Amino acid sequence: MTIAFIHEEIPTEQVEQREKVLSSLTDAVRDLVDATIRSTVADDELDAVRAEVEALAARLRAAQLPGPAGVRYNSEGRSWNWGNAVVGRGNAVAPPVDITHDEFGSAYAELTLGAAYEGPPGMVHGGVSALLLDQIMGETASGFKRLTMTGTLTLRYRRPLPLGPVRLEAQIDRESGRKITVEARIGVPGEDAAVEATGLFLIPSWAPLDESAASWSRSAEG
Ligand SMILES: CCCCCCCCCCCCCCCC(=O)SCCNC(=O)CCNC(=O)[C@H](O)C(C)(C)COP(=O)(O)OP(=O)(O)OC[C@H]1O[C@@H](n2cnc3c(N)ncnc32)[C@H](O)[C@@H]1OP(=O)(O)O
Repeated sequence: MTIAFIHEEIPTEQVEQREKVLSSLTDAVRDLVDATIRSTVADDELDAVRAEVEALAARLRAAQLPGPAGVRYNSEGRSWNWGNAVVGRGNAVAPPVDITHDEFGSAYAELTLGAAYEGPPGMVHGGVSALLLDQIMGETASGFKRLTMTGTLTLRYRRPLPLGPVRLEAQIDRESGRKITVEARIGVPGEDAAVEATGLFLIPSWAPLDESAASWSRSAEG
């Protein structure tokens, strides 16, 4: 099965304007999620809020895509993936992460994980650590110059990771043909890693080894 990217000829300026407005709605929805989890208001107030939230969802549903957002690109090389589960600018379920890459095959990100990402009491859910690690490792393997997919991800959970500020780091360890091995970690900034990861990322046999000459490039694909 091939992975299809959608060519949509929207000028970059308009994409960026839309992304800005959408991101700010997403931040507000994330805040709503946190407020919902932690709210202690009375039941009838919860009920009143539910009615208002349903009305807001109906307004957004007035014009909808027929399915998921996909990954789109224009002929200026701008791409956008607003539904992505980790870096989608329109996805309030995605943790609020911005990944920074350097030209030497390394990447890092710092973010704060709140109540929506809890697993053990007060701690980050192990699946959320895996989600974040998979994305930063996949982006590192790809370097936004080739399509890579997770083949095998091995995680070692060394110590519980408290909710709050976290730092992720990833770098390419080695590569051979279509196989790229990436090492990564997540932990409290300045402390030993809570979770260490090794991943084998594969350039699928149906994809080119190098797509940097393709008509689209990075925003934060996944
Ligand atoms: C400008 C352009 C930019 C474009 C791009 C931007 C992207 C920017 C960032 C992306 C960031 C994403 C971050 C999230 C990443 C996900 O979440 S990806 C979703 C999760 N992963 C999947 O769904 C993958 C599902 N699996 C598959 O589709 C296929 O099995 C694969 C992985 C593509 C491999 O299929 P294939 O290419 O047909 O390879 P195949 O011939 O079976 O095997 C080739 C070799 O790899 C080995 N191999 C195959 N599968 C595995 C495996 N799972 N584990 C270990 N070894 C394996 C084989 O043993 C074989 O080895 P050799 O015999 O050659 O030594």
